[in-house]
Amino acid sequence: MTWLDLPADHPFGIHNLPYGVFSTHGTQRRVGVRVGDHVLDVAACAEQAGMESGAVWRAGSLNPFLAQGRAAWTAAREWLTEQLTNEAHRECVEAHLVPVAEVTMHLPIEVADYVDFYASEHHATNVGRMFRPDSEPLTPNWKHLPIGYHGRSGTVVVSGTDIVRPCGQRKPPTEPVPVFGPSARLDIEAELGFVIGGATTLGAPVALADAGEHLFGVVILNDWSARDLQAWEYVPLGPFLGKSFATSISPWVVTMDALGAARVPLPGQDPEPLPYLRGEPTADGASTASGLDISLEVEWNGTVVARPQFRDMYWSPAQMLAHMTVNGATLRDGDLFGSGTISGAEKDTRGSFLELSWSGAERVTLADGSQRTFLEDGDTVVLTAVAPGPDGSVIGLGECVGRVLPAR
Ligand SMILES: O=C(O)/C=C/C(=O)CC(=O)CC(=O)O
Ligand SMILES: [Ca+2]
Ligand SMILES: [Mg+2]
Repeated sequence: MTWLDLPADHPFGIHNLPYGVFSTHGTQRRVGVRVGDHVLDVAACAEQAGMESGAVWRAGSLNPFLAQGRAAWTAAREWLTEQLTNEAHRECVEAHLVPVAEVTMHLPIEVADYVDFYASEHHATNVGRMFRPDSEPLTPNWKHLPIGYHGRSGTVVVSGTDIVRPCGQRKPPTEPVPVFGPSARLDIEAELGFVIGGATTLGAPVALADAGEHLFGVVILNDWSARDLQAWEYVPLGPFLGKSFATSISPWVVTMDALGAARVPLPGQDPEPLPYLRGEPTADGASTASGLDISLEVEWNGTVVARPQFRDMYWSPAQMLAHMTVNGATLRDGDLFGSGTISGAEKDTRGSFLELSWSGAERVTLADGSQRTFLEDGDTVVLTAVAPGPDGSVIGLGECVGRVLPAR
């Protein structure tokens, strides 16, 4: 099917074609498409093919491409597929394939607004039990709307960026007053991040059925969380400094178009949500509120400690997008929203160390025999994810890596 000689199960095969921003030594950042173990220099390829779209691909972020909207995204994918499958283009394309070993990957988008949701019933239940042991674990609103908060877009960083342990206020239960210092309960949250394009105007909600016009693609997201800072500061306005010091995302944005075979029904919603959040059947027999069959792995210093499954999420990405705009709030090109921590019913599918260690009460043993509850300085966390593609192929999302540096 393609002149590229790739194994059928390569995570970056012809059905994937994720977008990122790369540079090579001494060159400008520009848009690349990952194919196999190479990055296609899209601008160079387009220019040689006599296309006028060069400026979009020469940009240092995907934002100009995101601004072009759904029709342009579809056309670009068709053009790329043609370039990479038709032997006639082989010579031209091959000249612009750069080995991944030679590139530096950058933040793929200039993050506009950043929202983080809380869409896993299992995660929300677990956190509720730990943070609010005297209340019902799920708040009364939880099954009526996808809960979220606005995060700090300027501290979203690309995979590979070191994470400095944050300092802040925390109030140990044994102390009468808060103390200041490095977080002693630094955690991760294994999430997916959704990248948005096709900006909207103020006052115009995006209906659930139109969410696909704005959902461009998916990245792996780690919402680093300082649980001690969070527990003290969050009442009543929600997460703030405990989560705003850094959020890591993977460099490759896997398009929603590449994830068609990964669409699955949601686990089920009871009570039925209000009409604006209700999925409707689509022409191909799916739903406008589909989930995604994306499997993650959480690796802590080389040991896989959890395998969260995105198909377990209660709310769908399209429902989150519809809810986020139902008040008329705009979407901007380069908006990013996190799904919330991905946790399932089984212990080994929990996407945070808060849950894996049950708030520090249980130790997690790593392959080298060392034990952990929360992150120690020097620890490295790698999140990876894969999804099923068409014809038994695999769609890889790559990895999202971060290492903890001591507090300053
Ligand atoms: O107070 C709580 O119940 C918990 C809030 C969070 O941890 C926010 C968050 O980042 C949600 C998530 O990732 O699922
Ligand atoms: Ca989160
Ligand atoms: Mg964060």
